[in-house]
Amino acid sequence: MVTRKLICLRTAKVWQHQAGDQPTDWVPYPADSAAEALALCEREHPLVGLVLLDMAPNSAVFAEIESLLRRTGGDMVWVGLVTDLPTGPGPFQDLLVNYLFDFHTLPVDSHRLLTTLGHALGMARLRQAGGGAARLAAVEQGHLLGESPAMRQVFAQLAKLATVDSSVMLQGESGTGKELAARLIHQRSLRAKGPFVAVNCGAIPASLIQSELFGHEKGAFTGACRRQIGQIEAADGGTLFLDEIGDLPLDLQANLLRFLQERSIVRVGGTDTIAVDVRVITATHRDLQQEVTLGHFRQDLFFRLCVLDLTLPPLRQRRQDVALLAQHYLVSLAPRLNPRVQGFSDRAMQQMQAYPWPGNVRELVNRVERALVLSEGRLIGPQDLGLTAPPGDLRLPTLAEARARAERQAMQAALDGSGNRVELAAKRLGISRGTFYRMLDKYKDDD
Ligand SMILES: Nc1ncnc2c1ncn2[C@@H]1O[C@H](COP(=O)(O)OP(=O)(O)OP(=O)(O)O)[C@@H](O)[C@H]1O
Repeated sequence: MVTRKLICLRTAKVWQHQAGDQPTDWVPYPADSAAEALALCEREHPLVGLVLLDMAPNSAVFAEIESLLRRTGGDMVWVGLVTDLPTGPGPFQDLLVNYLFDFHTLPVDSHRLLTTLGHALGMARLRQAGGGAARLAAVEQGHLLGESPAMRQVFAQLAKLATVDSSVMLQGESGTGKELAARLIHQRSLRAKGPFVAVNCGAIPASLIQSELFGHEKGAFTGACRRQIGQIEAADGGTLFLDEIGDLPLDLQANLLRFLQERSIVRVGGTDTIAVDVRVITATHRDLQQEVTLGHFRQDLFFRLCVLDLTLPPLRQRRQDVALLAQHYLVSLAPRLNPRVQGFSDRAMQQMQAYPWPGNVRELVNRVERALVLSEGRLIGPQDLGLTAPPGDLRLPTLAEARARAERQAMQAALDGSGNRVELAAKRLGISRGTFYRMLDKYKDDD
């Protein structure tokens, strides 16, 4: 069966011995080293791995395996086999708690091992269905993600903008993805093999921006001890992205206009005219037409820059994308920040859907990052995100909700207190392993 591939890292013999005497539909892929296992993971895309952890925590093998589990933890679920339980806190216990779905001590009861692997597969499939890499790949456009009607329209327009060489002005609130959109246009254009140079006009002091854009000759001003190529020249053959174009001082607007008309520059302190072949994409979160009316922005430059334009919609107008973006950033950031986290609780997701996102996608990325750092459970809860709860949330919980919350907390505490060992956690709570798994399943989406 395609989905029942099992990476057996250092466990080929154990697997043969334990599972060899009974039929299973797992297809084992034996690997002796982490490097071998990684190559298999990249080639076979398995959902579950079994790893023998019998090495010293300070050994090179331990470090290699930890790195493998971290790298593959976003797509796969790992089960461990250990010779001894850790005696206390330390790297070995951290490895078990952070990267493993479950673990068994040797010798293993093959029936129980197969049950655990079945649960691990179920968990991996759940994670995949909730926004796994395959689904993301389908909707990913460059690095700009979205599946809302508004973003589908943006993608269609971007595709058209990429086929021509005219100037483009990208509009939209801060954090809506204007720079990503500019990169996408470049990557899809005939200039893709040339450089993409991004300059934030709002971040460079007015005194430096002329030489930053146009470059300077040696001795052009105090401190100009050598010739410096400017960003326009650096983008020759490619695309120049001028972010926050509305912040460009008026005198420089005249210079930029001259460049756009003549397609050549003169470095500061120089006399030579240098031809430059560049496509210019600009971005602004200001209403530039109003800036033109107010006399803050040259009308002739505005027309030169805004041959084509595209507006990136704010996140609050495309709530359909919230879950997709949140899952994407969770999957990509969790291996580095908190590999234990496997998703968002239902309530966290509801809060994210309801939140107005004034900082747009940039704020969402920051919130997910913060939540990953703060989260102590396997699911990110509303408290980890730090979003203000919508008013409806202030109602008293029903008895059933309060009971469910108490059960979830007891299970989490039992798991934490037993090094994530389900069997031990169940024993501590006075319930069977089967009941524990059933409850885990029942609460898997709650915080
Ligand atoms: N549609 C999207 N898909 C994935 N990531 C996104 C998307 N939009 C924005 N981001 C992420 O949000 C952050 C901000 O994006 P970006 O810098 O492109 O926004 P911007 O509109 O140019 O912001 P500003 O106007 O403040 O410069 C980046 O981390 C970017 O990767």
